[in-house]
Amino acid sequence: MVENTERLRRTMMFVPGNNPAMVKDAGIYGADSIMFDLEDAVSLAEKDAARDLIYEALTTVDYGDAELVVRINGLDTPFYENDIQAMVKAKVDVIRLPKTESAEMIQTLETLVIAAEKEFGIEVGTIHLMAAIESAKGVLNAPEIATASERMIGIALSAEDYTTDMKTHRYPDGAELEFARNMVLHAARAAGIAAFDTVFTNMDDPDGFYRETEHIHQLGFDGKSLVNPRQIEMVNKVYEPTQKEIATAKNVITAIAAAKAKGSGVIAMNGQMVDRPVVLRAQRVMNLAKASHLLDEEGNYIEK
Ligand SMILES: CC(=O)SCCNC(=O)CCNC(=O)[C@H](O)C(C)(C)COP(=O)(O)OP(=O)(O)OC[C@H]1O[C@@H](n2cnc3c(N)ncnc32)[C@H](O)[C@@H]1OP(=O)(O)O
Ligand SMILES: O=C([O-])CC(=O)C(=O)O
Ligand SMILES: [Mg+2]
Repeated sequence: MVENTERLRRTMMFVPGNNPAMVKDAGIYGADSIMFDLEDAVSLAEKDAARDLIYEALTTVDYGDAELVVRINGLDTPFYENDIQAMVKAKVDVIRLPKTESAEMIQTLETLVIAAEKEFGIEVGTIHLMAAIESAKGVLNAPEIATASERMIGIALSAEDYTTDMKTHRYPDGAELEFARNMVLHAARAAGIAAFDTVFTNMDDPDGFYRETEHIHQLGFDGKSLVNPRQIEMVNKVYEPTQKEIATAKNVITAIAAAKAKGSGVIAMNGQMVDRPVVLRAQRVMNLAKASHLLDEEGNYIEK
């Protein structure tokens, strides 16, 4: 497992790889991960120009702390080898493979990434990978995909292609996605990597977007793929811990540290047993609180 699997990835925003203005300004919206798209947002005629534009952006634009991801073209296209070469040379943080259906596809990608790392004098293992799962076959093979390489940082459900493959479409209650969401989530958790929910494409339905985000937050997803900057704040709001959750998390961390100093790993706090899983959840709450700018320098809650 790679060391950066624990970074916060609530928001992974698609940016069309053929749109110079969007590419240039993509860093100003505060997405945890910016995902430049060379695949379905780019027409066949623009594939080479988009690849050049993203190479240029990755090597010249300062995107701050955001994780930089590129969705390359699929392994059934004539474009993926050039995409991999260029993105490795640009030292992108993560390559996202679309329409992933098997561990072998990840191994094919990894072999090409290793060759490119060697060619461009980049330490082997630098570039991380993730897979988008977009078909019934991919969903059923999610566990082997998630563990196909030490470089994997996450897997994502891609519901537009998946519902097409399933001969259905997307409904407001999301019932058609429950099996796939649970498979992707369990495969990611079992592998110790991140799980991303799919895009929500109706920009005129913020209530539907909130409902879906609350649902996938409850299930346990790390975050969502997004198509628009307006969605970032809405996701962050759903993932933001409450003042009460932060206070409890702080008490748990303080109490367990005191207990450990006395040689014990389990204590009771307000009549509630506190052991390792509770402490891990408390640490995650504190990480989210920090990322949500809810803590001052001393770790106290900041009223917004
Ligand atoms: C099924 C799939 O494969 S999904 C993945 C592929 N699809 C994509 O990548 C699409 C990404 N999204 C978009 O192109 C756009 O958000 C659209 C077409 C959906 C909506 O576009 P608009 O109606 O113009 O969005 P909106 O009015 O909210 O834009 C506001 C600002 O954010 C910018 N913006 C919008 N979407 C994005 C984005 N994804 N990345 C970066 N900037 C963006 C706009 O350029 C605009 O900037 P400006 O104020 O400087 O002019
Ligand atoms: O990854 C996503 O959510 C977008 C996508 O390609 C799909 O839904 O097919
Ligand atoms: Mg797709």
